[in-house]
Amino acid sequence: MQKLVLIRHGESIWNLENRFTGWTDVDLSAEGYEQAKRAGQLLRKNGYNFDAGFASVLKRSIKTLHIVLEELDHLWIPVKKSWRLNERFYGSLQGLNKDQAIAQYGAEQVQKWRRDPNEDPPPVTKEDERYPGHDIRYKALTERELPLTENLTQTMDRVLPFWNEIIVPRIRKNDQVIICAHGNSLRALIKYMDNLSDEEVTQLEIPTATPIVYELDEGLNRIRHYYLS
Ligand SMILES: O=C(O)[C@H](O)COP(=O)(O)O
Repeated sequence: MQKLVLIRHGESIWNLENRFTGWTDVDLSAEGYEQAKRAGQLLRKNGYNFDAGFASVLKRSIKTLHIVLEELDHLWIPVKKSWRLNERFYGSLQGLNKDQAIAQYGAEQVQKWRRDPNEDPPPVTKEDERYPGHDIRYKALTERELPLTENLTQTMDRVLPFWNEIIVPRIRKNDQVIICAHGNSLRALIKYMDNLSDEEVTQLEIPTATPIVYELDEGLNRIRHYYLS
């Protein structure tokens, strides 16, 4: 039996301000730093060790993983960062306060944008400064890979190649792996691993900086999963 740990980043400044974030590279809030530290301490108390870490290319994920590994005295392990683990690209909702969005578009539409796996948030244009094509960290991506908006199904389609080609081989080698990502990139991964329907995944909410442990059998099938507390 092998354990895989998933963790959403600590609270970010825009989580605190209740704003759609997506690929916007906002920092952790003061509480977010503390949450990450507590998550690392919890993993240490429970005897966790890791051989490899994975993060997105957004600082709230990178910093959370770094703080967790620091608490474990594991800063030396290899950490691979990929845009494929980024939060879902929330299109032109990025930056908007979620309550203001409800006032503007209605609660039902906003809930669909947030949780319906096939509902596209309004896109940005290529001229918009939020378009990832303007950000040098994405310069190796093809135009097809650069989103104007993303629904959860599309997020899953770009997370899974990284999971299958990069992470799964490490787990198969018996490496202990920790993945620090985002509400919706983890939701996409969990939808796949737990074989959740489109309907079931609408109910899945993932708290910040709370380690989720997956116990896997030799075929990497899930035996059980639970939040570490
Ligand atoms: O990008 C965001 O705004 C959040 O990290 C996730 O937001 P959601 O819970 O509205 O999908």
